[in-house]
Amino acid sequence: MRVVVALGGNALQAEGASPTAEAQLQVVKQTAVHLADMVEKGYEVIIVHGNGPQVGRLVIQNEYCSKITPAMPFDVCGAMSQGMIGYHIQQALRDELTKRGINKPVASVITQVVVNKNDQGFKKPTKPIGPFYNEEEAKKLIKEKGYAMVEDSGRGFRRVVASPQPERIVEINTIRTLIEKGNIVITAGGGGVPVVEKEDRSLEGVAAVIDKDFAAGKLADELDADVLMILTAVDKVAVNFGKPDQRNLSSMTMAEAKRYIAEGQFAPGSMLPKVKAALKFQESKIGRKSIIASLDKALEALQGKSGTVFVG
Ligand SMILES: Nc1ncnc2c1ncn2[C@@H]1O[C@H](COP(=O)(O)OP(=O)(O)O)[C@@H](O)[C@H]1O
Ligand SMILES: NC(=O)OP(=O)(O)O
Repeated sequence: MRVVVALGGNALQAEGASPTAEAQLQVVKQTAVHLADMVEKGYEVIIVHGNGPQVGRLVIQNEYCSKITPAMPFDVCGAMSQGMIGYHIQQALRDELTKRGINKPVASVITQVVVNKNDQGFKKPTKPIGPFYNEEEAKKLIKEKGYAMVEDSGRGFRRVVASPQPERIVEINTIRTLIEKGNIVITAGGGGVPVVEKEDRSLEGVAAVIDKDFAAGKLADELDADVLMILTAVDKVAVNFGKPDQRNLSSMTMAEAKRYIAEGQFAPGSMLPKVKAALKFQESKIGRKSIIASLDKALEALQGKSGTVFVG
């Protein structure tokens, strides 16, 4: 069974921990245990990961530039984040599989994703990236650097950037070939580096961050996956989330998903893109399955024992 797994922020960084390379690798090693569990059970796993915190920090690092160390532009930072995170997942997953006597190559593909230069996502920045700031710091950044900043789910202020929809995965044939040859592929990291296609068909990187859940949905569709599994920090999607009458959902029909979206049950920038991506994949072809689950219950979710499964 072919499963496209989208890894959320908690798969890469522990909450509150210093975002060092060592700390990221420690968390990724835990994530690798869950991924290896799936591989060991015989699932064909394709991995997509987020990059919001990481690409935001890379952009800040690149603001400390000089003549001999010129700043890399936003799209290059996106590619760097794919390399950095892909490297850690590659290493941790290979080690975990080797420990279990499984000899399967793991490869990251730096992935470009074509977006439409007229996408609505360019009109208003919505994707939070990088670290959290307090209100005073946020105001200073707006004034001094011209950043767009928003309050992010009660956790502080973050820079927001444009987030267009993924239209086409440029390296899709390479990805297919690698999978067919038995590789575990890490791809469309951070939703892919957004590029626009010019009239002469050449590609040009743009300053934006594609939502990795939408990119994972696109990838799952292109690869004709059986399952799109979006892993995050909560066991199940909820209605009335965070309220006294919160109800966790073990399953959701497509009609229910549409109704809950219309009711505003899912926070934009967090659960909403996950539900939208899951719904779109589920609707795209009979027999396909979308699941939203927690990282540490990934295998149970695949076996129907945890998570929110889309039905109907
Ligand atoms: N209706 C909802 N049901 C469950 N969780 C929700 C809901 N609305 C918002 N959330 C929050 O959204 C989070 C997932 O979004 P986010 O942390 O941005 O994703 P990611 O894991 O991809 O980084 C959950 O951990 C939860 O705190
Ligand atoms: N690109 C992206 O969606 O990253 P996060 O999941 O880290 O927000």
